Amino acid sequence: MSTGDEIAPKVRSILDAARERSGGGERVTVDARSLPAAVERAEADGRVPVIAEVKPTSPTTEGERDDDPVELAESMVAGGATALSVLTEPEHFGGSTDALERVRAAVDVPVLRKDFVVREAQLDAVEADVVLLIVRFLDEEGTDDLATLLEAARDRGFQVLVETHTAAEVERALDAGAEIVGVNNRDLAELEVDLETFEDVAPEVPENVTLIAESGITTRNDAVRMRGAGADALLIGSAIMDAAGGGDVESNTRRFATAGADAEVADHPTDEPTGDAVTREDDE
Ligand SMILES: O=P(O)(O)OC[C@@H](O)[C@@H](O)c1c[nH]c2ccccc12
Repeated sequence: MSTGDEIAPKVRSILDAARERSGGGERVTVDARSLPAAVERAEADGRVPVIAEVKPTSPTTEGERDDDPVELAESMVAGGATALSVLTEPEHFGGSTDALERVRAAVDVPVLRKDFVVREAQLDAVEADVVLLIVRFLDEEGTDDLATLLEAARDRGFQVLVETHTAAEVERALDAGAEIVGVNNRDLAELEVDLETFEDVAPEVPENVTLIAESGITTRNDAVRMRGAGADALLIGSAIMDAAGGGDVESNTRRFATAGADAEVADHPTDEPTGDAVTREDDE
């Protein structure tokens, strides 16, 4: 069921580069920090579980942040991030395995490796607590299949975030044995974001699976909306990194980690960077 032509040219080039990339040499063995446990701890102390993403740039981002990834990561944790995501894709996202290694050594929250892993050997590039596998990209020539990669990742000790975009992909993820499922609001054909994607797909995901809303969460309203639609955690990159504005990553993270806490909403009436200052605190 290869539908390769529907992938945006920019994404095609990312994938081509990913397929070329080699593995890490020696097989890694990871003692992973539990993401589901971190999510539960955040809930228990009243934080919105936010996975904050160290993403220097992206094909859809204007500008690039060249701050030290460790400083960014520490600011995110100080702002209440439950876990971190670190891009390791070098060519299109400004990431590196070195950045991930340094970040993971500096913080004690779970760290997700954000990359386009398509072959088993690529799992060995660097240790992380969670690796990302993208369903859409694993039915292509020159890639290993999802179930094989999922098992290979778990054999190494990784937890696995399986990224989906449609109900059919959720089914594939669950069939392969996924326990952490992400629904990406960004469509990889047009690169457009639509938060309705998560709302449509979330009901397909059973309760016992950790469900993550990915991409396009820009305002506290968006955060409340995704939580209302069933997200256990929110993966937020651009709005926290604020590559164009160079804003304060710690307070950006806090803004989301406290979304839905009435007092905080009232405290920061002008918090929204997009002019979307209406909040739905009565929702929670
Ligand atoms: O910057 P945003 O819109 O908050 O999105 C973060 C994250 O979801 C996005 O970076 C992402 C989702 N899936 C990916 C796969 C590869 C690289 C990046 C991603």
